[in-house]
Amino acid sequence: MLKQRPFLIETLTAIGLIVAPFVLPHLGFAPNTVNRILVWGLFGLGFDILFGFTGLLSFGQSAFYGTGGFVAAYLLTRAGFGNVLGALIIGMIAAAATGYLIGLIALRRTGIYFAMITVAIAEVFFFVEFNPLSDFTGGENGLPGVPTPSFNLGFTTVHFTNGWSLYQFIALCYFIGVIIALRIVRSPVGAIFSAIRDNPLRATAVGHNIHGYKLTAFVIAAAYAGFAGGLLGVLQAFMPPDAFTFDTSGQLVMQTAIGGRGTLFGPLVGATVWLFLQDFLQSALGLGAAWKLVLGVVFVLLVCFLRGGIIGGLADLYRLLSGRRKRSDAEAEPDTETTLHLAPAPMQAKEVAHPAYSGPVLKATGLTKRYGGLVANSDIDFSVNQGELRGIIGPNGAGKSTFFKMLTCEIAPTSGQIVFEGRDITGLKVTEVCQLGLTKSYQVNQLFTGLTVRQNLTIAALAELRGKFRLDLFRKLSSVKGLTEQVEHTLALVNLTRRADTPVAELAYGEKRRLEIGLALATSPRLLLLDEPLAGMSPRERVETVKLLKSIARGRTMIIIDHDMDSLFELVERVTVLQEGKVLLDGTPEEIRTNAAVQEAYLGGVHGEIAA
Ligand SMILES: Nc1ncnc2c1ncn2[C@@H]1O[C@H](COP(=O)(O)OP(=O)(O)OP(=O)(O)O)[C@@H](O)[C@H]1O
Repeated sequence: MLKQRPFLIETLTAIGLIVAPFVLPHLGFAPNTVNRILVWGLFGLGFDILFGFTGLLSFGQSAFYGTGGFVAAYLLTRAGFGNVLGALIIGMIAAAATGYLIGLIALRRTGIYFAMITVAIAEVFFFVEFNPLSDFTGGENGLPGVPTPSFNLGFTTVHFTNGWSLYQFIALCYFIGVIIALRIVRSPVGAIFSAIRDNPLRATAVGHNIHGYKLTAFVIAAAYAGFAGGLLGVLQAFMPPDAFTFDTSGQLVMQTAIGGRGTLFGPLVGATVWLFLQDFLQSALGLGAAWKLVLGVVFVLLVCFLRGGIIGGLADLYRLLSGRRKRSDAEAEPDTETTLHLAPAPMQAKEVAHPAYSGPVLKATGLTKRYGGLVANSDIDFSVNQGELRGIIGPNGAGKSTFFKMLTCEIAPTSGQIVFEGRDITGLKVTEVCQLGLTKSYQVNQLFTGLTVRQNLTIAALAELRGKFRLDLFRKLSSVKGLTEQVEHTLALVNLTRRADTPVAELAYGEKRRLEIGLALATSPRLLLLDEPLAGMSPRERVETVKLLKSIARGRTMIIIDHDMDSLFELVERVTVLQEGKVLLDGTPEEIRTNAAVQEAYLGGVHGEIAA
């Protein structure tokens, strides 16, 4: 997420675009080169939202660049449409609509499979342009005669013909593109894009419909590509057939990596380096086609030594010089010396019981999970009442985590039923169940590792405050009602207020565990499941975390799995013992502690003893 300093980036962009025609000619840049850089930069704004912010690497952007470009060029050259700006906008809409349809298919897969589908899509579009649609696209001749824009102001008509005159139009389009992109990445949707990039599993688990948001990013990127494609035709007075080639997509990816992904301006910087090197190496050094060899070496060096690209490298240098990191470390209190400031009682609406329901909060009946021949959970009956604190224990492999995964609908049971607050939730999705008020913290941390503590909690709180999907693309994050209060309250609950602006990567292990619990808490659950919250902690951290859990537990309904029975028995009122996927016993901590069958189960397990 970009740092929110009102209008600083917008102002600097405007100044840069205004002074460029006065400065760049002295650096050897021809106006046509600058215009091409801006078209690539505009194309890259959308791609960076998709790749840099949402983490979706597409090699198919040429499909949308070509679609927008050819629709606009066709309208202007063959359909008698006289309004250049109108044609560009129609081209953009056509590209966005195409992006929506393609996204529905491509986003069914993730990672390398998604990337491979986008490669195939680029190839299909290239083929379609040259064959079935060549009457419309001009095939290998492209579409010549694309006009430049002119605007009738009543008293005079302004023409943007070529060179620095056309620059004014393209620069204005780029500037508007930057303003829109900045609004998007600073909106709640932009925050969720970053969460999806960092940890899609957790973004889903805290209650966001990530498929909807990924599709949104895909359509945005396609719209930017479509508009930029149209501008290419205007710039060259000709819509070239190579707009659709896979090379175009590859060049965009490389330019973004060179400039710096997740920065919005990375593609512009990358395009500058690319086009400057192309001109310089080809013309000044006379390298001819061998210039790509030099570019390849530059690319490999940059990727190896500047993983954040040129802008990322400059940002790191700035941080180093300003000594920001040192200061934030010095200000931060070491975890081992943390004194707990226990937070007040819970506050959120969801944390109170469902008004129309008075039975058990959760009731599982005959819950069974089979993995092939292995029965992880067998015919479990289980219920929890409002306000109850329940512990679950059992030797390793007893089926505790599997049971939690079924309760939160992360995995579907083989048979059985789960009823939450009177509603059958069996077969629902984890996002829907979280939205209903049931969530868990994970045994192995599932954090948004590229974000700060505050940003992590913001992602979780947004799911509760906005629902699973909402297209508030131009809304400021800070204007989401109740967000600041909910995040600050959760920070206090998990005792991370002092570390709020620290990146997750810089947290101590105990702090990460508290943030893990905080992510679940920030969704304001009515039933909170904690899977081994004390796992991996030092004895001192355990004592602190037990204190913390006691304060969190006030007024909540919680189920806690842990192997540390001393700590667990201190926290909960009743304990359920699982053994080999079945319920062995259910009772008070005292009954469990003294029960011979439980002793036996543990003597047979890895623990060997039970807390006395
Ligand atoms: N996805 C899976 N595929 C196959 N078997 C699985 C899968 N997940 C869990 N199991 C098996 O189910 C059984 C129960 O595992 P589970 O993780 O629920 O136990 P647990 O009580 O949480 O263990 P631990 O205390 O070590 O975390 C184990 O035998 C495990 O190997």
